[in-house]
Amino acid sequence: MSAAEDFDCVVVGAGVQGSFTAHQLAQKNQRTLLLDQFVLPHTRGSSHGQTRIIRKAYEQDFYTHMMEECYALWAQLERETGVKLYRQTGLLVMGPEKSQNYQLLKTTLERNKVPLVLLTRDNFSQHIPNFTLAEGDGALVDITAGILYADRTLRTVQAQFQKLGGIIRDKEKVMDIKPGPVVTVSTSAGVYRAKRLVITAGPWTNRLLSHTDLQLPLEVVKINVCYWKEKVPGTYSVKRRFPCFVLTEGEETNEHIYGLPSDEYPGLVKICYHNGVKTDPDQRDKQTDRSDINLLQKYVARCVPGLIPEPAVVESCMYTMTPDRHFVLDCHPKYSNIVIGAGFSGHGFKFGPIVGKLLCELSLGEVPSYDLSPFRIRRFQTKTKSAL
Ligand SMILES: Cc1cc2nc3c(=O)[nH]c(=O)nc-3n(C[C@H](O)[C@H](O)[C@H](O)COP(=O)(O)OP(=O)(O)OC[C@H]3O[C@@H](n4cnc5c(N)ncnc54)[C@H](O)[C@@H]3O)c2cc1C
Ligand SMILES: O=C(O)[C@@H]1CCCC=N1
Repeated sequence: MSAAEDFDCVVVGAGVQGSFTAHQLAQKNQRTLLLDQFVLPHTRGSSHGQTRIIRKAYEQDFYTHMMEECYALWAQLERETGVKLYRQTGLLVMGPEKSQNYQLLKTTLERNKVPLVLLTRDNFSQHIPNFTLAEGDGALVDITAGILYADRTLRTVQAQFQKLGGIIRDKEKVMDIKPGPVVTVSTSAGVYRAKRLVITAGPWTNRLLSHTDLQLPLEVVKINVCYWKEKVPGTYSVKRRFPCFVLTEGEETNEHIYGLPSDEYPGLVKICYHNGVKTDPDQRDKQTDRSDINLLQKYVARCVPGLIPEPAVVESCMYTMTPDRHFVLDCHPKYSNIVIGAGFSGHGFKFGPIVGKLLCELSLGEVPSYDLSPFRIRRFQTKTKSAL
């Protein structure tokens, strides 16, 4: 049997969060190994696909504050690599004018002086043609919001990591973790020893954590990623400056519905429901529930009249939800050299650069740049497995 290889840090999971974390660690001269169970790139986790929304419109100040720096980090990565990762489109936010969710989004934006346009019922269709604003709904546009190119981001960050000497090994599934002052990580292909371990395993996080006597209250759900065909090509296209949008709640549901202008697949608009049905991440394709699609069809027919109200393409993705929908960014409660980034609850992509920075800080024992109390494990009353 060959001897274990030594690293300063091993990062498990090369989705958006693990890739940005590994890049940060390599920037800090840490000899870093980034592992993924699948051949990269792959479409079986949460970070694949071409687009994601970036926005400052949040209900909580702490996310809006983090996004200030995060926009700058996205721009810095674009500058350093010459790759376009962000396109400004604005985000149309709609919801019952008097509802708590809509009011929280609006007041957070106003309080933080984020550039926005408040729309009225009278000028709505002039700004947002071919779209219906429901009776009683308010509408505003978060001007700086837009699209992030997701697959392109992963390729770019991983290449930057490798340029700094970082090592990526794909098709290597982590099978066992032995915690200790030096962590031993056994994969399907080798054994590694590292001073520090970062677990960014998306929907598989609890599988990995079971080797460390910890389970988090995470629920993995399958998302049907629906694309809807324009009746007249170009009606809702990014080129015609149609914005991304989010409806906080509506006639069909109390959950968010969100969409992105036609861009990656010409003539197709991406509109999804911000929740799904529980799945085992290894059995994702066996989860065939379509209740979200039925609900979206009603919404599209009612509010987006320029689309055929039946999805033309349905792809699959997964969210890893926490009970409060805030992330987990913390050290393992028993092993301070194991750091966990998980539970991104369907809204973590835009934070990739800042999550990478924070997980790197935690891993190196530095003071985190932000107050991490909303993201700490202790908010869950979690017990280690041995104490259950
Ligand atoms: C349909 C959809 C739309 C979204 N829209 C937005 C949006 O508009 N804006 C936004 O900000 N966010 C959005 N998100 C959320 C965002 O994409 C996720 O929060 C983010 O991708 C999570 O990344 P991750 O790195 O934690 O997980 P993942 O991308 O799943 O990465 C985890 C990786 O770990 C690997 N792994 C797991 N177990 C092992 C093991 N044992 N050994 C080795 N490797 C392992 C997996 O193979 C995987 O590659 C969306 C998500 C989905 C699904
Ligand atoms: O994070 C995002 O911006 C998207 C859209 C709103 C719901 C979740 N994901």
